[in-house]
Amino acid sequence: MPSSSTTEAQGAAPLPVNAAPLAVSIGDPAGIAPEVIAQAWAEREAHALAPFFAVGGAGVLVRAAASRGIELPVVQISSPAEAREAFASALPVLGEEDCTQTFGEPDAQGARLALHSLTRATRLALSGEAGAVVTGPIAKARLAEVGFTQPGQTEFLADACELAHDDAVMMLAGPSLRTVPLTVHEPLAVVPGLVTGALIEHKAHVIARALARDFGLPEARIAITGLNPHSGEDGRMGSEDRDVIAPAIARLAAQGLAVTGPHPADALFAAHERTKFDVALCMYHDQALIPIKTLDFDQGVNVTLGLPIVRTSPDHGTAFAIAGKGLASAGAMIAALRMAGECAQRRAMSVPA
Ligand SMILES: NC(=O)c1ccc[n+]([C@@H]2O[C@H](COP(=O)([O-])OP(=O)(O)OC[C@H]3O[C@@H](n4cnc5c(N)ncnc54)[C@H](O)[C@@H]3O)[C@@H](O)[C@H]2O)c1
Ligand SMILES: N[C@H](C(=O)O)[C@H](O)COP(=O)(O)O
Repeated sequence: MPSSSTTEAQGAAPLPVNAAPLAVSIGDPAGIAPEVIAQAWAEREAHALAPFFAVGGAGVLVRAAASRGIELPVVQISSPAEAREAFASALPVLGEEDCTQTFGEPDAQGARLALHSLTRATRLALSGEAGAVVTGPIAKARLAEVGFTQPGQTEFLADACELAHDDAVMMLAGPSLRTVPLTVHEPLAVVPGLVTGALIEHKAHVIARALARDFGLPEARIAITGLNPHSGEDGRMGSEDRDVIAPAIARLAAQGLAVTGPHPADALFAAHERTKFDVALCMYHDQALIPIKTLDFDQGVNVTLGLPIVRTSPDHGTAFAIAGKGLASAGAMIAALRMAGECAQRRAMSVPA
């Protein structure tokens, strides 16, 4: 179980009154994002959520809410500054961009609205008018059809922040576990060639800085997995663990980071092992995401480390098959909103007066 984290509310200081509201991008209108955003607003008091506003999609949100039996009051705002007052009685929506949607049937108009919403929400976070951006799930393939060129929203945010893609580090965080994929949306066949000492060291430093800044972990314990079964078994099952990963870990330790490994990934996520680290840096997407989506799917948050802005997302996707059927859990969206509010609070309170 990770030690202190922003999801622990003990003693959380009240949000500074001047904290900017959170900007929420509505994701693919045909997926479950609009309905779980609506559900989160309906449960805002129960979860002490910071004020947030949606960017576009007022009609999409109202119809998605209705599919769950929620009569969602929305109010158009002309600037994020109006969101705090409106939030108590309605979901604030900035911008009149909208579209019709057929649940489970993504289309180009919906993808264009999702991209507009993401783009404007990100700009508002960069300008400081929004305290964070919380992104609704998109379908990457659908957005690619309307000009989205990045592998995912993480890389989109890196570009928006004028950072290299490797500087924006994806972390999945839940009550049981935090994991980071070293390589992300890459075909498995190319992963061994991408596992380099330089990338391991770079991402380990981004992780250490971010956990200190945003999660109250000044000396985060970073467990680094092996690539091969049993971490290569001394080279008998692959050499990357011995020849690439272990030397990188030694260099990181010499630089003062609290790193261990290479750990055999099959045993690392057992309950008794999870108490020994704060975050696991894993070699590829599914090595990192399978354990956390198995343990914490309905509370998992995808948070991008290394950005000048706060960005979170629920750990799930568009779930087209269940959109509009009242079956989607809003837990991960609520967790993403809560974590964004807490991280934004830490940053707002750490800014020199
Ligand atoms: N945060 C994101 O933007 C994000 C995350 C993952 C996947 N995606 C995208 O979403 C699309 C579908 O991806 P996928 O099918 O691999 O993953 P998914 O998370 O959409 O669905 C996986 C399974 O979990 C179920 N599920 C998902 N969210 C749920 C919820 N809140 N409550 C109950 N059940 C839920 C789905 O019905 C499905 O059976 C793809 O285009 C993918 O790229 C986006
Ligand atoms: N890899 C993420 C997951 O499976 O949860 C998901 O694709 C979101 O990635 P972006 O936030 O980069 O779109």
